[in-house]
Amino acid sequence: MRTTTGTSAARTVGLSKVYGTGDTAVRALDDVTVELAAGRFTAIMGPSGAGKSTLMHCVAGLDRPTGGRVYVGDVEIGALPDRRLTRLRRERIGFVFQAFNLLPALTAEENITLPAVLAGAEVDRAWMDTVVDAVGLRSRLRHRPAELSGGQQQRVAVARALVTRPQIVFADEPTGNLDSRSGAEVLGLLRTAVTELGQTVAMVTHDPGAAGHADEVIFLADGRIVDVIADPTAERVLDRMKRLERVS
Ligand SMILES: Nc1ncnc2c1ncn2[C@@H]1O[C@H](COP(=O)(O)OP(=O)(O)OP(=O)(O)O)[C@@H](O)[C@H]1O
Repeated sequence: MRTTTGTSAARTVGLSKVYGTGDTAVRALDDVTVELAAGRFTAIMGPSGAGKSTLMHCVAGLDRPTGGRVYVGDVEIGALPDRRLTRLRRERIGFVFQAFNLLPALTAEENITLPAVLAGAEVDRAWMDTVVDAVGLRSRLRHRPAELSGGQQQRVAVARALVTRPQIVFADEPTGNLDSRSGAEVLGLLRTAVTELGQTVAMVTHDPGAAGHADEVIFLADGRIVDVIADPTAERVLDRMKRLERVS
């Protein structure tokens, strides 16, 4: 897989995940070796049930693999006890979800700083300012989520994901609840986070247009990596998806 820095923000080696046992067992991931390069924007695509969420959850330490290894930076997370894994997740991984997942009683600013507070870390004010300006929320910091549009709420979520300057941000269908204009804004922000702020983003999406913002697209089918496209366009991604869906 192509990298610009030669380092990986996260990677897996021979990762497998089986849900259940016996006749009802489902092999959601089957011997997946993949590198999420530092300073890059990677999209993860594939038909429904291909294993996209499972891959993201295993790499983010939200789910334990059945086999193989997962590294965040150079830390093998499979070896970590639960408390250390929780700490690593708070300090080194950012999350953006389809449903925003903001706390309704907190202001935008409080939502953004929450992960740093939970991690017991000082909020780096200069970085916070950079992130708030990048997401264009300077005038909305005292608003609560209910006083913000969906697109603005997702921008708060992007800022929250970035505030600890994580090793990697995982975005799970970040535009799934947004109209196309707000969705494009959020994708533009994720792009900016990578290109201008030097962050790393891995995004699960069904939307070829969204994947077109990434540096590369990893295609999963039946729990395996079946293709990688560098410098994707929405058209090339759509064409690849059609061929995958035809065979699966
Ligand atoms: N907790 C679970 N228990 C049992 N099977 C599961 C569980 N989670 C996922 N699976 C199965 O694992 C396979 C991969 O699921 P996963 O959610 O990772 O796919 P996906 O590519 O993210 O799908 P979608 O695009 O529909 O969200 C599917 O067959 C799914 O039914």
